[in-house]
Amino acid sequence: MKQSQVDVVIIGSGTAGLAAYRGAKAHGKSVKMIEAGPYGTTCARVGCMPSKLLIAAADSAHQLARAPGFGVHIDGEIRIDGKAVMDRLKRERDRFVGFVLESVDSIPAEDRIEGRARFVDAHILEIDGHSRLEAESIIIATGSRPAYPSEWDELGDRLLVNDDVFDWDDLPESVAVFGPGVIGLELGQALHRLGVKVWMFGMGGQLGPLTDPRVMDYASRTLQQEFFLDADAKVTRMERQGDGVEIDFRNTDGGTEHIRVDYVIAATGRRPNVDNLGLDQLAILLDDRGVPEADAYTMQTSLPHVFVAGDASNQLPLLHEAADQGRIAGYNAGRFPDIRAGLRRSKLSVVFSDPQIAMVGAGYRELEKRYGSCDCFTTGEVSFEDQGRSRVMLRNQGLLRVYGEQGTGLFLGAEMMGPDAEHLAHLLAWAHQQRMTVAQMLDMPFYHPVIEEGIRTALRDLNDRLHLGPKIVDRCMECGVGD
Ligand SMILES: Cc1cc2nc3c(=O)[nH]c(=O)nc-3n(C[C@H](O)[C@H](O)[C@H](O)COP(=O)(O)OP(=O)(O)OC[C@H]3O[C@@H](n4cnc5c(N)ncnc54)[C@H](O)[C@@H]3O)c2cc1C
Ligand SMILES: NC(=O)c1ccc[n+]([C@@H]2O[C@H](COP(=O)([O-])OP(=O)(O)OC[C@H]3O[C@@H](n4cnc5c(N)ncnc54)[C@H](O)[C@@H]3O)[C@@H](O)[C@H]2O)c1
Repeated sequence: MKQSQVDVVIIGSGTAGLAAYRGAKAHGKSVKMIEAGPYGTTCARVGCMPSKLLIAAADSAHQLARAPGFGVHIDGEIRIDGKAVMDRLKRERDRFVGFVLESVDSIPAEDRIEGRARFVDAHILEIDGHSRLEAESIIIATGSRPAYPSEWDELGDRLLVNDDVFDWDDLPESVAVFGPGVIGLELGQALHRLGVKVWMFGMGGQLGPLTDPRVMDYASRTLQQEFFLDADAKVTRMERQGDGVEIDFRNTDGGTEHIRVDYVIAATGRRPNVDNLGLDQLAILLDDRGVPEADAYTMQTSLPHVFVAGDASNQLPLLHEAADQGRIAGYNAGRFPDIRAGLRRSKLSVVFSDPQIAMVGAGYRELEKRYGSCDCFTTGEVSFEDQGRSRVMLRNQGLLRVYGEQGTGLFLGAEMMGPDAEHLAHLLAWAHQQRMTVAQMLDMPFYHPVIEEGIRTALRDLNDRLHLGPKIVDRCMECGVGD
């Protein structure tokens, strides 16, 4: 067994691991990064990038399909070439992965170890039984993996997770997507728009990351106009039959329906990769999912020299969070024991459905928990159905709800489904991080006619409900038509 000593060990070379490596190196420490799988990161290989490439193809098909609404007609059939769609996806995905591989290659070979790491004790890691590394500080940046009920394995190769979808050479005819969460909504809607017959089944009524019941209800109804979606489905049978899967379920009218699909896609959530690390060997505090508890500002666990970052921390499994957490963990492991609090930004998440869904700052459920029943926060809203620019572009579907604190007028957060929600959410997140009040946000410039004018309407409504501003004047003409 090869034995060696090092200042910092990072387990995992994903987005968090790579950021941690740079952070620790900045302190001049000896650092080793261990990787059990292929290099290239989840985001580039099987996450953010290939999913957005699939969505881009679906958007393009959808633009063509709605052109007649403007009086623009395509005389002839819109044909989707599944092989070409998947070919572009894989080519572009490989390009993105290539950029990451170049970055990994720039790390000296002696700093990289290939193999699966496991704790032997609080300072020693064993890698695939071939080497042991003793480290002063350790960063767990092992990411997450899809989680689904184990009995679904009986479906064999007809059961897929997101990784498998991005390996297709062609599009299938039909799929059942289980889990209308972020991954399920993005993949399911994109496949539907690319001509795949899609059924989507959820549990308990949850849709995407939303917590505001009004936005969740709006989003459900909007998506149901496009494909079968039951966020609280009753599936009574699911069995593999030949090259497909047969499913019986209660439809929304209460009757039993029978379908046969080519594949079942499990998008029922992800599980942090911390269960096979030998954490039981350590006196480390774990939460009820077995994830090490960690300070959100330092990423330090209850074992002072052990840090956790990225999806493994289960704090907010998003790319920019993985990068931030990795950087913080890396700096702190590098300067251990003299650690520092790092920057944690306002919460921001976007689902690339159409209309997009987004969350900013504190969500509705979080605010209800934080403020209880003291009526200390209130809500303003705007519907995009009559919003000027959205109607111009035939994209007038959506609901934005903004939250503010009574008394101070502080902007607390927002949940939305709407056109260009990715951009609206960024504006709101910047305001949130600047700790702006609703009045200060209303002092900012708004052009005309733009979708952002919807934000102004929602903020005016909120200001009125906070008793800090006048009522909204109907069809406020000084703001431009369709504010
Ligand atoms: C389909 C999909 C779409 C997504 N889209 C978006 C999006 O649009 N925007 C967004 O912000 N986020 C998105 N995400 C989330 C984002 O991809 C993740 O939050 C991010 O990639 C997590 O990075 P990470 O470094 O924590 O994990 P990873 O990149 O997964 O890295 C972890 C690494 O650790 C290695 N590892 C695990 N265990 C061990 C071990 N014992 N020893 C050694 N190595 C080990 C793994 O092989 C892996 O390489 C998406 C995710 C998915 C699945
Ligand atoms: N655009 C983005 O930023 C983006 C895109 C994809 C993924 N992600 C990240 O990846 C994480 C994981 O995404 P995800 O969609 O796998 O998880 P999720 O937690 O968002 O959604 C899982 C969904 O599955 C449902 N579910 C659970 N068990 C079920 C069952 N047996 N049958 C039917 N439904 C069931 C849940 O109710 C929930 O709606 C997200 O939280 C997000 O942080 C981000």
